[in-house]
Amino acid sequence: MAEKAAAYDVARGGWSETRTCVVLGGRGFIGRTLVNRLLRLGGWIVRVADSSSHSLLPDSSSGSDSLLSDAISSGQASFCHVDVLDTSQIVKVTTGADVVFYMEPTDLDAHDFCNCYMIIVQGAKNVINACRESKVKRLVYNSSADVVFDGSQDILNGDESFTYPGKFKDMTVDLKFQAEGLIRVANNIGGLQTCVLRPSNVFGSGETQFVPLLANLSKFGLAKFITGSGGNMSDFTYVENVAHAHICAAETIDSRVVSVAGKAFFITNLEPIMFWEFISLILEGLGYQRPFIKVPTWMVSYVVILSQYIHDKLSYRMYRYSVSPHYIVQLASRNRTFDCSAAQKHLGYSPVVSLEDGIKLTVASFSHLSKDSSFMRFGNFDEQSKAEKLLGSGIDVLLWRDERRTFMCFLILALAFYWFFFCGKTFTSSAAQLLLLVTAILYGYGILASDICGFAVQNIPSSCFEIQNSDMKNSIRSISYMWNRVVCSIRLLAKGEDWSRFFKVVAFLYLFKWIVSFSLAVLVGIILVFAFTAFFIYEQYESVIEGLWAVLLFGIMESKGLIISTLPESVTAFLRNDNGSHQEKVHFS
Ligand SMILES: NC(=O)c1ccc[n+]([C@@H]2O[C@H](COP(=O)([O-])OP(=O)(O)OC[C@H]3O[C@@H](n4cnc5c(N)ncnc54)[C@H](O)[C@@H]3O)[C@@H](O)[C@H]2O)c1
Repeated sequence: MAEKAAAYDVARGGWSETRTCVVLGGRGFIGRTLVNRLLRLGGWIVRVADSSSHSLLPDSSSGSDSLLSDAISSGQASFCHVDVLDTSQIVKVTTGADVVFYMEPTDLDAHDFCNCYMIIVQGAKNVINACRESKVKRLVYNSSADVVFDGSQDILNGDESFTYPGKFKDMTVDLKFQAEGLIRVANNIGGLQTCVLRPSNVFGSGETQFVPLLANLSKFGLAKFITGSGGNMSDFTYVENVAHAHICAAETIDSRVVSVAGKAFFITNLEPIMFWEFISLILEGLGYQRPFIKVPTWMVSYVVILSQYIHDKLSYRMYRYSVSPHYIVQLASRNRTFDCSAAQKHLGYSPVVSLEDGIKLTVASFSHLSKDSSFMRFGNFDEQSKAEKLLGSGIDVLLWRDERRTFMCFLILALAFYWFFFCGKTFTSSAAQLLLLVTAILYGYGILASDICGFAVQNIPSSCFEIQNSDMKNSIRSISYMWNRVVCSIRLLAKGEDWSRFFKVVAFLYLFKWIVSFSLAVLVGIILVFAFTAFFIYEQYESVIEGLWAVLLFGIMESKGLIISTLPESVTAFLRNDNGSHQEKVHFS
């Protein structure tokens, strides 16, 4: 492949020839966007270097990948299989390049310290050494705004003078901070000039963690919750703007007009927004409900601790998130905005895609994760509530629809409860005395005159004591309905697939065992109070209760690594970045 030499023309403030660059991690989320931007801009020979050739197959249908395929065919781009742990491979791909853009993976297993250290810190050392060996002049490293945020305090309009937190709570952020330090210290040694970019909360098409996680949370009913007050501000950056910032950095790093080399720059969309407003816009775009229930941050933290405890107790393998859930909780509840003026001034950066357009493009690209049913999207208020469905027909007295009737029923049952359990008599004698009392009252009522002091006394119709055929049928139908539900539940449990049901049954049986261990009176008393309150409360706060249950279930499922199995196969493969051995490796030539 013929690659022209390049030189930066200080007088013209631009490049005189076509330049050659290497995008290390060029098949990842940010790397892929950068590659496409470079190809669209022209004037660049792009070497895509990655340990994966993911989606680089010739039949790839996406527009961006066809751009790359065409560029590979025309010689404007090439692909090289590179592992950053092997310096010789990096040397091979970087030899003769003007600029190296480096982005390491985000989908590292945060529980595997050794692998994280090797990829992030050792990888950065290898890239620096390789750049020196191959005489590369410019290295632009994609860091993250996370390296100045430890979750313990708000950052409002933080600039590059913002001091690093003393201690990181997240291991991968800590390692990233170390890698960033190595890259900056490597500046001006052996002719290499370096620059670090710190984008904040990158989002966009092809992102593998944030939006898929949001969609998953929504499926579990968890996206109804706002952590904290919901008023915290955050900076987000559309991925195309991050790619643009990289090119700005590459073009100014050795211009000697301004001091860029060895520096770090915050990159944002320059449009701070309330964190939860951003989440709401994404969720709404995907057809899900906006979060609306505010939960104190401490409570969410406890739920996270609980889910992690369950994970540790059961020794389950966690689904891989590169940052810890605690870190995400802090991110979601704290202010985190950055002053991007240094990047504007020294790199000449300004966003090329607005936040609004970025959100629209992101939502459109994740349409496969959207909630498809229009009924689910807008809610059907005529539908029976879950409590109603649970009780079946004829038991709506427990839902307090007719308050007078429900209150009368409750009063009669409460008196009966007192009569049978707290009058100091045996059950048989209580029953006999109750029958005697009822007979005496009825008899007395029967002999009353039809008119007492002007008040008409109505006869009790004999039908009052008869059981209607229809009532009998309804009762038997209700019993058979409940019985069939129990059988159906047992059948589903036996399949071993429905974890939610399993945990509900276990919780119920455990509670039952615990209550029975006291006394029958306590059990009956609790059932009575429970029956007249629980269904009513459940119906009123169905979404909140379901959501809280989902929080717990999500933790348990996450611990079991089951969440990923709820997504379509194409998405799970994408999330796992499971490139599969079947994929052909394309080698740099
Ligand atoms: N995604 C975000 O929201 C975000 C935000 C700010 C900063 N960042 C940072 O940007 C960088 C890139 O993020 P991303 O989301 O594009 O990551 P990514 O995981 O999508 O892409 C990384 C690429 O590196 C490749 N890779 C993995 N192991 C490799 C190895 N041993 N050798 C060579 N290549 C290897 C992967 O195949 C992948 O294509 C990361 O450093 C990340 O911390 C990401």
